[in-house]
Amino acid sequence: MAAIFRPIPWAFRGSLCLPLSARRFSKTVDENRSLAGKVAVITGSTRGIGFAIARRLAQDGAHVVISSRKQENVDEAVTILKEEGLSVTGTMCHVGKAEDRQHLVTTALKHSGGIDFLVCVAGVNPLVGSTLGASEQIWDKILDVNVKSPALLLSKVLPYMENRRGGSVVLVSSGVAYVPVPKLGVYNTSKTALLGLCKSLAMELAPKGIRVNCLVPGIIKTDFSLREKTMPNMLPDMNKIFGVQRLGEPEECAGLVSFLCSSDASYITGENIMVAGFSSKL
Ligand SMILES: NC(=O)C1=CN([C@@H]2O[C@H](COP(=O)(O)OP(=O)(O)OC[C@H]3O[C@@H](n4cnc5c(N)ncnc54)[C@H](OP(=O)(O)O)[C@@H]3O)[C@@H](O)[C@H]2O)C=CC1
Ligand SMILES: O=C1Nc2ccccc2C1=O
Repeated sequence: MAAIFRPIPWAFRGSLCLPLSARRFSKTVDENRSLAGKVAVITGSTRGIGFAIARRLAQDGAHVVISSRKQENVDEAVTILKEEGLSVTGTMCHVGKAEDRQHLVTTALKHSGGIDFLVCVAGVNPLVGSTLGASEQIWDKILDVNVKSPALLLSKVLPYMENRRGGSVVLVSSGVAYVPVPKLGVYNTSKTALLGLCKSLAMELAPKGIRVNCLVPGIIKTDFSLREKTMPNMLPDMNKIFGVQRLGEPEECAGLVSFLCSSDASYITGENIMVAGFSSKL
């Protein structure tokens, strides 16, 4: 009896779904680097974790579109990476503003002709204090920037990822999503919500060949975590509980994002992966 071929509904389409053996055969000479020929849009990428990710994706062969709220920060970051011989452009984008999100997508398409990867790094925490004491304005700001903006930006990027017949999205959550830190209740909540967003989007977009995963940093040495008004210093506690001896470096988050964008991660979606110097999962 002839075997009946049943298409698997959740199977990925496009080049991102090819098994490793098939992809090896289709590699051309100038595709040595894992992300060669791809275009990455990264929010919040003028310093800290976002900047390290921008540098790494560009080193791995992608053209990278840098962005943040301040054009002067964008110009400075673009200049630094261009001087390193990397392929980057940039534009101002406050992720909480609809017109800025549209402008970022338009600029990326103008310079690069398509979008393969979206990395949503921009995040804020304007409150260290009681969760129930937080004003509606604070709730709106944290949820708008940290949770809603990645989904709204991705909705604008989606048609172009579909044109490329696949893509990879990386959201940036936080260790506080798993284990809440005192006085960061609204921020903790926003970062846990991102894990849910990641899983829902991964499921919705799998049929289109688009993977969605979460980077989950522990405490990383950046302006954000070192500003006492934004984040309490938790290293002594972490050391006591988990034996963590030091803060992480932004570069230690970047390799994971490059991997998640690459075809080596072609069968990984809906995951959240910690970069924290300790493990909080089974
Ligand atoms: N550092 C840490 O320990 C941890 C950080 N995280 C998360 O990692 C992400 C990056 O943090 P980190 O690198 O430490 O932060 P930094 O403060 O070092 O960098 C933040 C970047 O985002 C930009 N930015 C800030 N607000 C917005 C906005 N509304 N729209 C667009 N860009 C914006 C900033 O540039 P500009 O000022 O020009 O807008 C800057 O480029 C955040 O989502 C944070 O929650 C998670 C766990 C731990
Ligand atoms: O984003 C974070 N900043 C922090 C500061 C202290 C403890 C945990 C965190 C985070 O996860």
